[in-house]
Amino acid sequence: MGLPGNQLASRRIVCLTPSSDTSDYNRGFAMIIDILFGTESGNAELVAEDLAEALGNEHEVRVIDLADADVDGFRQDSLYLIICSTHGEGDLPQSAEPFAAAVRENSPDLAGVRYAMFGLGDSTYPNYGRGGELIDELLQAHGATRVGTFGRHDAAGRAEPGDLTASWASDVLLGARLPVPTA
Ligand SMILES: Cc1cc2nc3c(=O)[nH]c(=O)nc-3n(C[C@H](O)[C@H](O)[C@H](O)COP(=O)(O)O)c2cc1C
Repeated sequence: MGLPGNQLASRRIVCLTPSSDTSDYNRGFAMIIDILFGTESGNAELVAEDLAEALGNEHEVRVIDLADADVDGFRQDSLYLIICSTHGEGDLPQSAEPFAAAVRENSPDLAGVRYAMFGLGDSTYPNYGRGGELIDELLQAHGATRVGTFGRHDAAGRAEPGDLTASWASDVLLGARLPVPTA
């Protein structure tokens, strides 16, 4: 995603650069990472912000609510880390609904766009983690490529979501740095 006006209003983590010259957007950073979150009661947002703080020293990181995301602005030079919960009966959380509707309506060509997926859910519900899966299916249907494992946090379990997302993200980033094999 570029920097359209509607995203300037969203939370943005600006990292310290090793160089004072910021004209080169990617200078001094290993990767450009957009962390997108879809939430209803705030957990995914907290996780996204913690992740941004952890990754911010090494990478250019932005945190964007899916509700504010521009579906026509996905960039091939960014890695998208998507954190999305599930609500209702296996439905998307509120903040992800307008995003999903806009993708269906605008049908953006997401070929070349790379993303990783982490779903928040609760296994005591029948449709465990379905919200993240819905976003995953939608992005793949429009040509985007998922990298790394599909991470999950189960609110019925004992693990802290932040611990799981931290190890998930480091695995994803490790994989995303590897050269893509050519046929
Ligand atoms: C009313 C309600 C419905 C939920 N429905 C589901 C569900 O169908 N499947 C699931 O895996 N989790 C479900 N959950 C669990 C949430 O996904 C989980 O608590 C998550 O951490 C919430 O993240 P959020 O605060 O970012 O929305 C539900 C939670 C609530 C409160």
